[in-house]
Parts: sequence; C-alpha cells; structure tokens
Amino acid sequence: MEGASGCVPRKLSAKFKEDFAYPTVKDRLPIILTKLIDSIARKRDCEKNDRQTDLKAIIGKLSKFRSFLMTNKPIEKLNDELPDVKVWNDYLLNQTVGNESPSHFTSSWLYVECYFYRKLAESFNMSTHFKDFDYFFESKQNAWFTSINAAESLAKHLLFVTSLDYKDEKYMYEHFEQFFEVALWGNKCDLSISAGAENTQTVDPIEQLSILRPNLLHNCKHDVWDYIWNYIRNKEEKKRIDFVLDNAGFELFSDLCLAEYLMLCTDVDIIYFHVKSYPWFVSDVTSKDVEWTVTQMVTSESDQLKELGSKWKDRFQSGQWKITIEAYWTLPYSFWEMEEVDMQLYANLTSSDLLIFKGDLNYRKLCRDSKWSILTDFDVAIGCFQPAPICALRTVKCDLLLGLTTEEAEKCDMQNREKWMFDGSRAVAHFSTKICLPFKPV
Ligand SMILES: O=P(O)(O)OC[C@H]1O[C@](O)(CO)[C@@H](O)[C@@H]1O
Ligand SMILES: [Mn+2]
Repeated sequence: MEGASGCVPRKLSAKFKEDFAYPTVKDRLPIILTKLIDSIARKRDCEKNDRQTDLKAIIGKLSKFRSFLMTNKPIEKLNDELPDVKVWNDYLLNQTVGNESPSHFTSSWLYVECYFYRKLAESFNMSTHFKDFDYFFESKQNAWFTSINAAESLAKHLLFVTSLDYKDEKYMYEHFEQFFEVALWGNKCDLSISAGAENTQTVDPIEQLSILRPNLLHNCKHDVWDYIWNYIRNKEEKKRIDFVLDNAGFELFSDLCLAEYLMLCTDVDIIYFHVKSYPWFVSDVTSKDVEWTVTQMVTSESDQLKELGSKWKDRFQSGQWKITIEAYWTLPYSFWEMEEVDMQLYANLTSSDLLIFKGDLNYRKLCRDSKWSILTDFDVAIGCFQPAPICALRTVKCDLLLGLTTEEAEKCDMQNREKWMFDGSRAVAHFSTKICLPFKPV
C-alpha cells in the first residue's frame, strides 16, 4: 500500500500544470485578490482624511502583491507585527534551497496558498486604522443571511429531536446520520472555491440528503457512530470533542447543530471549537464570526433560531462550549509537522475523544497535501498525525482524493473528474483511530 513502505508521494504544486494548484495560482487567487481590491476601493471612496489615506496604502500593497503573484516573483518576507510573523519568515528561509528562492508557481501549493492569505493580513496589519478589520466579514455575513431559511428548518428539526426523551439506538442513529451528513455537505458553502461568489445553502438541508447521498464517495458514519455510541457515551472520565472548524455561514451553523446533537447522544462534558486567528481562505471562521452568528440567532425573528441561539449562548457562557484560537491553523504547515512544530497543541489534542476536521484545506493538511493515489488508506495518508481519533468531513474541491475502496473508486468516473472534482459536488467522510501519542515509547 502506498505510503506504508515510507514512500510518500510528491506535494501538490503549480509547478505541475496538471495539478489544480496551477489554475488556482494562475487564475483563482488573482480573482480573489482583484475582488478584494475592488471592495477596498469602494470602502476608500466612503472614507476621508487619514482613514482614506490608509486604505489607499492598503490598495497599493495588495496591487503590488497581485503583480508579484501573477509574474511569479520570489515570495517576499513579511513585515508586519502579527505574532506569527517570525514563524512565517523562518519558514520562508527554510524553503530557500541553494540560490533558488521560493515562488508562487514553483513552491508547494499548501505553502503558496496559505502565504497568499497571510500576505493579505499583512497589508491590513501594517495600516493605522484597519489592523483588526475583517475584509471578508461582509461576504461571511451575506453567507449567513442567504442561508437563513435552511438554517431555520434545520433548527426546527434539531429542537424537535432534542425534545424527544428517547434512548432507542436505531432511532438516535437515524438522527445522528442526518446531522452528520448535513455538517458534511455544509462544507459546500465555501467562498474560496467560488472565488468569493455567493455559494450558499438555499434548500432544506435534511430533504436534500437523499439526493446528495450518491455523491458521497466514502462514508465512515457507521464507524463514527459505533465509536460515539459504544465508547464516548459510556466513558466514565471527562468527555471531550473538538471541532476544527472551516467556513462561516451555513457550514458553521450545521457544525454547531451536530455538536448539539452529540451533546444529546454522548453527554460530552466539553466541546472545543477551533477557529482562525485572522481572515483566512475567504470564508473561514474567526471567533468574531461565531459570536456574530449566535447573536444573529438570538435576535432573529424566527422563534426556533432564537431558542437555539439562547441555548448556545448559555453553552458558551457556561464553558461547556469553548472557542479556541491556535496559531497553528493559520500557519503553512500540514498536520504531519504539528508534533514537531507545536508539541503543546499536539499534546493538548491527545486529551480529546474525537477530533472532527471540517473542509478541504484541513483534509489537505491531514494528508500533507501530497499526490496520494485514490486507493491509499486514510490511515496511511495522515502519517503519524494521530493525537486522537480523527473524523474528516470534506467536500471534494481539489485533486487530492484518497481512502476509497476499489469498488468506490470504480464508481467514481475518474475519466471525467475535471467535471466533478473541483466544485464541492462530491464528498468524503473518513474516520481513523490509529493513535500515535506524542511521547513515543523508547
Ligand atoms: O473551505 P475549504 O473546504 O477548506 O476549501 C478551501 C479549499 O478549496 C480550494 O479552494 C480548492 O481546493 C482551496 O483554496 C482550499 O484548499
Ligand atoms: Mn474554508
């Protein structure tokens, strides 16, 4: 089996025109950057004096970065005051092999794409008045507003389910399957894949599950349920589940709904929600996005969203649910390097009973963003990153797809993959309980 003999395939990169990294770096990132420049220019025209001057300087920096990106100039060191600036600049130094400087079209896709979003943050952090401005906040708000009907129907269903005083496993599994798969498909609503264009949930999320199920290429729901129902539910000591979140809007809402349902099934003591330190991949969740979404619910006209919002506000205030911000999630490293780069985080994650990673970027980082074959076992692709049992829920948005059985792979229509592999229309759910604790036995 590939990887098992230690041979790890090459990393994805725009250096290879057959990789999705190439159109991403050539076309998609410049489009995202152009849209951002246009939105800041509109904001500039509504400001005056030194705030307007600030925005003009930001536009200048973003425009210069866009031309550097498009003409494949060497990747530049960062000059702001964000806490992780030294880690990023040391990483850049380590990428410099001989006299070949790292560049957008030759370095690894994961580094280049993460650097792209980190470079945007630099332009705002170097300003006077917009250091903490979330330049993607408006599009994330819009993502919520346009999915409000779907959110309300899911809220109604969740409130009904949590009002049932049932302990019949079969019935509980049916509802688990619904919230599990809604959270999985919630990942379709992502603004980086759509290059910022609206990409939201408008139909009833429960009703659409049966229509979407044929596009679920690999589904570990039964294994996850067995683990939750037979291990976590019966565990005596403190129970903890971690969500490493992805996108704001409907995906965040669906993740919180799954978390609420897991509280019901397992009586878990604490759930951590890992968010990003600053605006990331257009729609990724920051702590402000979580607070804003819960406030929107609490002040909503919908009785169901209001009721659920109040319940969740209490969970956060009581400490049952915690938002946690780790620098690691906005660094260029895959998760293979975590044990070495951030041993404290890795060791902390070993205290969790289940790590739920949402989205395509997290899946890429779990699998080292390498060109594994479709039949490579998920346990192999995650290397020794296994602080705790891992569940990865992701819609397919790039040419990194693995962990399928031969039968699943045959059904995949790989011949026409350019039609379905990049739009989030397919999904995979993987589960691994191969645990490598940080302190390897000598
Ligand atoms: O929000 P998600 O699911 O992590 O998707 C973002 C990913 O999708 C892409 O747009 C295409 O793979 C990449 O930019 C990134 O890896
Ligand atoms: Mn995302």
